[in-house]
Amino acid sequence: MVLKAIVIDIDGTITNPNRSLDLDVAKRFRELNVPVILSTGNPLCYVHAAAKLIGISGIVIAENGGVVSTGFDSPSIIADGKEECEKAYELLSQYYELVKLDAAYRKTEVVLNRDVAVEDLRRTVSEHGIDIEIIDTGYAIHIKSSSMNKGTGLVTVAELMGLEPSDYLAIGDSCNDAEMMQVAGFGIAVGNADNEARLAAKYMTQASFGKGTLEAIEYAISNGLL
Ligand SMILES: O=C(O)COP(=O)(O)O
Ligand SMILES: [Mg+2]
Repeated sequence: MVLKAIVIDIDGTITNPNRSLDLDVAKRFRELNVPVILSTGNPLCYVHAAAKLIGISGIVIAENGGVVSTGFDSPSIIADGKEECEKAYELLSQYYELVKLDAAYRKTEVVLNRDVAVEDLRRTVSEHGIDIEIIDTGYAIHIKSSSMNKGTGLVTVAELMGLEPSDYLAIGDSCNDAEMMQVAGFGIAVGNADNEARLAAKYMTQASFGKGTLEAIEYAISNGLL
């Protein structure tokens, strides 16, 4: 099965351990003859800046699928559900010291510093009967709608690009990459991946972070996937 595009996470996947961009990965993307689509929990402005500086597509998945951009200078598809996330945040703020991250740029989620246990937050919202998803990506805690994720984002991107989700190689490091790895034609977890990403992947690289992505690309090429 030859895949026609790559959909790839940012933090922990194309970065170094200190979250800086792995420049060898950026260079490798530009050498490929398939489109590379960034897919992240970060806000749209962050992803568009990364895509522009790397030199790849402006079609991107931001906010864990809550925002899908149709291009650098074209409209975005923005999911509902922000108010539910804010309601959950207000409730949780009565019980925990919470610090919001990038609040000014986020359209569909509330994202918090990781200085509180995600299990505690989940328990408190479920005790109050609030239907919301709370995930810890290893970089931030996201209060998000359970009806969208990077997998639903990939379905939208595939439609935009005239492809099928199964045409994509998905590469990631964390629980928020699991759905897109399941929806894609083939999923690869980098060596530093958490359990959920490892379980969702069909292959896991030896190397971690950006070096893991370089290994994933070579694995895909040598196995006829790209
Ligand atoms: O936004 C996050 O928490 C992590 O970002 P990522 O999805 O690019 O790893
Ligand atoms: Mg990640």
